[in-house]
Amino acid sequence: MIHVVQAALNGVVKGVEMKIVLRNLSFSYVSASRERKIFENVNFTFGSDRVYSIMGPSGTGKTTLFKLLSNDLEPSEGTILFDDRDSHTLKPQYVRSHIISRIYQDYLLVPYMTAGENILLSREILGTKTSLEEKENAHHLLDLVGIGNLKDTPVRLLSGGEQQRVCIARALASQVPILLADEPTGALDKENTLKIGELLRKVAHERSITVLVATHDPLLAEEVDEQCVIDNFRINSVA
Ligand SMILES: Nc1ncnc2c1ncn2[C@@H]1O[C@H](COP(=O)(O)OP(=O)(O)OP(=O)(O)O)[C@@H](O)[C@H]1O
Repeated sequence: MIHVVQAALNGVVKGVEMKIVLRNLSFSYVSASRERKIFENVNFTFGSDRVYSIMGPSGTGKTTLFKLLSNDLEPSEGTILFDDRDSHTLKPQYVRSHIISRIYQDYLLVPYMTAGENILLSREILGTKTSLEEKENAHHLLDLVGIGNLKDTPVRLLSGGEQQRVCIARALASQVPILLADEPTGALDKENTLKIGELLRKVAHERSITVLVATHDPLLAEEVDEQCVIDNFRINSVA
């Protein structure tokens, strides 16, 4: 297992660390009929080389935080800095291709493509031919999340937990400094939850990246370096 981990992490640009600074961040959803406040004057820094859990009851704003960080939403007030760069001076496409990789709650896989093809898809969308090394790396990543034997299986034939692990492998394939994982173990059993927690920590430390994990799962939260909770429109570190 260890040599597989090492192989898959090889070739990854190390030292691409980047911290996330939320400065006086406020955000509300506003529609004609109502305003739904999510964040109010949040000041928080997520440092690199670390895995953070983002917890809080359903509807408190975990996914909203990830959408703000990905430039899918714009803060109502305040700023999000990637190191010292204001995220809103950056194009959303640039943020998604160079800064942030996401593991989505609803997977977003192409059902008729295989697990391996789904991992390489972003390269193909960009019209870039995938190298043999990238293909091997994709297979190593599938090994790493425990489904290497399913690399040639169309995703529509995989179980929920297997599809979830394809998403994790896909996110790990991109070499960016920030990884956002939304409920990455929601469909997994205890054993695989612990393995994914361990893997995320290993990746964060070996690549020096910043990993944020939105989760309701106390088991996964135990695996992270720092637990955070969204409460009363703020983000607080749990001592
Ligand atoms: N586009 C939108 N317009 C208005 N309200 C929205 C919109 N998207 C989300 N909300 C509301 O904002 C709140 C926060 O949603 P969000 O998805 O961030 O919560 P969450 O903490 O990730 O929840 P869960 O744990 O259930 O996934 C919820 O009350 C939700 O209904």
